[in-house]
Amino acid sequence: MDVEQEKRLAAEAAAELVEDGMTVGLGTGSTVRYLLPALARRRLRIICVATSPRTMRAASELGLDVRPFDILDHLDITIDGADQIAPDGWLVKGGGGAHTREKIVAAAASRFIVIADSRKPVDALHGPVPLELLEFGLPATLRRLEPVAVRTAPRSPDGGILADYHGAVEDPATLAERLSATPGVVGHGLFPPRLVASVLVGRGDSVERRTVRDRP
Ligand SMILES: O=C(CO)[C@H](O)[C@H](O)COP(=O)(O)O
Repeated sequence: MDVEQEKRLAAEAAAELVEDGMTVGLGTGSTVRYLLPALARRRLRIICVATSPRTMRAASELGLDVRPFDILDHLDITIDGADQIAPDGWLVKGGGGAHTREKIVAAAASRFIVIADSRKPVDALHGPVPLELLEFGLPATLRRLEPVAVRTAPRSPDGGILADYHGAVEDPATLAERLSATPGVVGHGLFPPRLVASVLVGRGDSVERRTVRDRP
């Protein structure tokens, strides 16, 4: 298995879904790194928003038109990677710590396309689930979230503290609800299937495509 080739194939297939005139959300991570040159090569007239300073820099260097996400209120398409993809379309994201912005950008898009190599589909989601936490009251928040570990990583671009929930993920919907309802949790890496339009997985020399949700 050539994982890098699988990432590249999935990313290039996703780049083909972008059309002239679209507003495009750009994810974060090593799979998205293959998306950016593939998009730039198409020389489309598109406006992009980035989910991290890393992606913003890389996309701008390739000549993509990246704007701050404080003017647009809707995107045509967002393309991003994932850490785990369940058969029913639930995702775990945030290995790179960008999950809070990634969820905002995914939710703002008519179509959210997930790109991944063949290691990412799983039979059932498992921990760790990435978290972004507010500094205020951190010990109390952590106590409510046990078992949890704070990352030794820089803060998110929005000042949040990155951590990982290490408990079981038997029912993603129930856990997502619990995490969202915990005071001090700014964001978590469980993404529900209703956000996901389709999943493109590079497997060997080809790309498997799965529709999760039809266009709204
Ligand atoms: O959620 C993410 C970053 O916060 C990434 O999309 C996820 O970690 C997958 O990354 P990669 O494409 O490097 O495997």
